[in-house]
This record gives sequence, structure tokens and C-alpha cells, in this order.
Amino acid sequence: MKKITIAIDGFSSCGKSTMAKDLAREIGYIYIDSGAMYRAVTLYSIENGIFTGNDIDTEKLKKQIKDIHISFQLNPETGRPDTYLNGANVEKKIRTMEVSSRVSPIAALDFVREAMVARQQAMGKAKGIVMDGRDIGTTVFPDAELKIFVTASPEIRAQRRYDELKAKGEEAGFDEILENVRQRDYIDQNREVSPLRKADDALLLDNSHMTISQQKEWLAEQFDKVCKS
Ligand SMILES: Nc1ncnc2c1ncn2[C@@H]1O[C@H](COP(=O)(O)OP(=O)(O)O)[C@@H](O)[C@H]1O
Ligand SMILES: Nc1ccn([C@@H]2O[C@H](COP(=O)(O)OP(=O)(O)O)[C@@H](O)[C@H]2O)c(=O)n1
Repeated sequence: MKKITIAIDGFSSCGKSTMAKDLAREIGYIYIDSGAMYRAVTLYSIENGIFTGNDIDTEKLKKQIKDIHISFQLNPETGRPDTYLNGANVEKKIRTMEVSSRVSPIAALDFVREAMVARQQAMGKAKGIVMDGRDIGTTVFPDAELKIFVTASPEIRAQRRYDELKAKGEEAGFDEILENVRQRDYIDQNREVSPLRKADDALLLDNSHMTISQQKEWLAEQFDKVCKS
């Protein structure tokens, strides 16, 4: 069967990766978590003195962006790809609150987006890819055959992230997570380059009251519809 491109965008912590990864596994497509790439650039920036407080040394980061190598390798235990930064597995490190609180300003930088989008487009050249993020249907793959835009209420999204971090044993309060979700939504929607918005031809999914298996089923139906049409 002819392979297509699937773009899943939406607000923070609403379940994009969960549904994207499950669909990719079922249909034998590559899954790429584009947010992990922005998180990896943020971790690099934290570890290499690019932040002074909340200030970002953009000139330094611009010079070093070509030295930031990001790749993915499937983790057989979790069934999802782990993120590697310059050869080291950083999957755990990039999911901390420290990275979450610094990622959106880094992702708003034009030269960072330019570099990441080029890499994402190269990964999707052969189609057969499910990618999730903020600008996949609008900028990275504007011609994607299937585009989804996911949303849920901020409180529900914060609760999902809280439960996830708690299960991993990470200390983070619900209020701190809710504030982070709101802040990132604001920066992501209001930045100049590729702001988060629904592509005109994307299907809207509010999964506030859906279970993981319901949303998985819904996505599989949309995929079938596109493949049959
Ligand atoms: N429909 C759902 N109901 C409850 N929890 C969900 C649902 N979808 C995803 N989750 C959980 O919410 C958390 C955030 O999901 P994730 O896929 O990482 O979101 P995103 O990629 O949009 O940031 C994960 O712990 C995931 O297991
Ligand atoms: N395509 C993308 C993906 C993520 N991002 C940025 O990266 C951050 C982290 O993305 P993510 O997908 O890991 O976020 P979560 O919703 O999983 O917490 C987002 O808040 C955005 O600022 C982006 O700008 N463009």
C-alpha cells in the first residue's frame, strides 16, 4: 500500500505522542517526536552554559547548533524511541521540569527552528512517517495526507502530566505543571516563527473525555479513511 505522511499537532501534554507512537507501531511507520528534538537542544543549552538565569546566549547557540546531533533509537522495553544527544541517551533528562520550563523560549528561536525543521523534513522524505509536534501540519509537512490537531482542557492535560511524572518518581506539584502547560501554550501560540495553530485541513480532536484506547481507535479510523479515499 502507498505510504502517507501523518502530522499530529496540538497543545502540550494532551496525548499526541501516545497516539502517534501507537498508530506508527500498528501500521509499521516511523514515529518521530519533534518535541524531543527541541527538548534536546534545550538540554544541550543548559549543559553548555548557554543560559544565564533565563537569558539565552543566542550567538553562542547559533554557532554551536551544527554540533548538536540528535537521533532516535527504539527502546524495546517501552516500545518507543529514546532520544540521543551527541551519542548519549537523554530520554530521561529531557523530560524533567527544568527542561520543560526552558524549552519554549529555545523553540521560539528562528535558527533553532530552521535547523530542526530541515532535519525533520529529511526524516520524512520517504513518507511512511508519523510526526507529532506544534508545526508539523503547517510548516514541516504542509502536504501531509492526514493532519490531526489535538486539544484538551489545561487542567486535564496538567493532570495527565502530573500522573506521568509521579509514576516516574519525579517531584513536581500539580500547580507548577499547570502553570508550565499554560506558559508553553502561550509562548508556542504567540511566537513569530511557525506559531502553534491548527492547519486549515487538520481534523480537530478534543480528547478531554476520551480514554487512550478510544483515541487510538479514532485515529486508526481516520488513517483507514484516508487510505481508502
Ligand atoms: N486520553 C488520555 N487519557 C488519559 N491519559 C492520557 C490520554 N492520552 C495520553 N495520556 C497520558 O497523558 C500523558 C501525556 O501524553 P503524551 O502523549 O506524552 O502527550 P503529548 O505528546 O501531547 O505531550 C502521558 O502520561 C499519557 O500516558
Ligand atoms: N514541532 C514542535 C514540537 C515542539 N515544540 C516545542 O517544544 C516544546 C516541547 O514539546 P513536547 O512535544 O515535548 O511537549 P509536551 O507536550 O510533550 O510536553 C513545546 O512546548 C514547544 O515549545 C515546537 O516548538 N515545535
